[in-house]
Amino acid sequence: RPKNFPPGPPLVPVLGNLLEMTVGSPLEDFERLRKTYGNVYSLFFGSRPAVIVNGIKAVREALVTNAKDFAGRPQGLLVADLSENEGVILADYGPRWKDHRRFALTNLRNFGMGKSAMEEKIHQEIKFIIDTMDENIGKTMSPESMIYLATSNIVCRVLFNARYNQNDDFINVIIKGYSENAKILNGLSSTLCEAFPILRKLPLPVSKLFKNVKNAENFVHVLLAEHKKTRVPGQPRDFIDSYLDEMEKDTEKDSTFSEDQMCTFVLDLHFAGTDTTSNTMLTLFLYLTSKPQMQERCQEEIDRVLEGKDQASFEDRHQMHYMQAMIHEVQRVANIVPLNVFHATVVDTELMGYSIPKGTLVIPNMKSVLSEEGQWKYPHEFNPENFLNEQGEFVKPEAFMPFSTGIRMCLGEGLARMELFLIPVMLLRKFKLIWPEDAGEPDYTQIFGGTMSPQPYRIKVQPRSTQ
Ligand code: HEM
Repeated sequence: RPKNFPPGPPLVPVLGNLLEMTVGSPLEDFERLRKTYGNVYSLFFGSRPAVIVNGIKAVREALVTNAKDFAGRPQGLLVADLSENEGVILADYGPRWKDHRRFALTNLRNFGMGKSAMEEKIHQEIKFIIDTMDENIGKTMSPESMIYLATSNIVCRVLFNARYNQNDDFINVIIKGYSENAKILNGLSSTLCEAFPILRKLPLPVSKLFKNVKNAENFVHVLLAEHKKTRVPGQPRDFIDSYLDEMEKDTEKDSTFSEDQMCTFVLDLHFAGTDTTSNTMLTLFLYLTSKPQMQERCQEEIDRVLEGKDQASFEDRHQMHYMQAMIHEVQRVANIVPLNVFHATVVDTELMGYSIPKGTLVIPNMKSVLSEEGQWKYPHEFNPENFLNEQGEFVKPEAFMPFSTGIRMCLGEGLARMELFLIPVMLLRKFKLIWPEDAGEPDYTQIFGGTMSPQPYRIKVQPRSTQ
């Protein structure tokens, strides 16, 4: 280890600390190592050093106090090579990332984020969910594809001014490609390829990763061609039109806007906005269904606040303290992006007294904050009281950071929060969700991945008698 680098377990030649890690589920390992080496420690994946950052104090020092120093993304990793430093999620700190982050935030707002226009888009998708649930009254159903489709469509309406059905090519090409890539990236062959990039040349499953990305990009190129034919410059219908306007405006030689860049960019936004929100929502429905008393308490509140209204608005959340607490507690325990998106240092810097050289991979361990002792009333159990004060009012502790913090924090938080409120409120108002008698005990353990997901489960749907 370099001088004054964070401590860590002894290194094994060639492998570094790879033997310390459980492939496909390293979270327990990270916690075990934190107990031995403290909140900032290091691990070597083969010869690549990584600094693991734990607990609110260290995470804030890295991502907020020294935000710029830690705002890079690691280069040379498999996932980074998949997007070729294009798009926004994995783009390294620099003009391309800045321009596209600014563009994304401005256009998400222009197309409704935080406003009633976005609420309307969400309500339109809720109608489709309600139709599917109506068709399944009295039966048991898996909510997975229904929720995934809805969250995907909400983002698609903003990006492409379109929505898709379960059997459309969009779903087959893009969503199946994502889920296949997620499985491959969690597997042994990817871990080995990260540590020993030379292995990428072998015919391992990782070659499929690049093929899936290419297929998705080709699909967006088709959408782009259609948009070019039908658009009216200066009157954007969606993100693609806006992007084309921006390209026409920004004709400078060093402009960071280009058609190839746009494909990765919209796919980034679609992926980031769909996988995270749908897995959070699925975890929420798992808890609501398997904890009927909590479900009923939410329903009483919803009925009281929405009395006489056709539909909920995002503003109603201020009167739904328990519902808010339930949603936030689910986000806390679901820990949907467990290792954040990996960061990297862009200069030689320091963290909690240690020296971290430029270009070091930095992994903020979000679970260490979301269940940090001293930050929560009940750090290790599911309990909405974590978000309620003595008067039963909703409060958000500082350690609640599922969207991360600092200059790279999630740019879709506003949209995600609207979806996570409006969809469950509207469904709980109309339906009672029942844990099927023959389903056994609910399993709350999660499936590890870049995005965590709940174990598959089924629910039984009944119309509410009060409606
Ligand atoms: C419950 C839902 C969501 C969760 C938990 C979540 C969480 C996160 C986290 C932890 C990061 C990494 C931040 C960092 O690197 O420090 C992130 C980044 C990002 N998220 Fe989200 N996200 C959610 C929904 C969304 C939505 C709906 C969108 C957009 C439509 C979105 C777009 C992005 C983008 C583009 C980035 C990359 C930002 C950058 O690198 O500058 N996310 N998100």
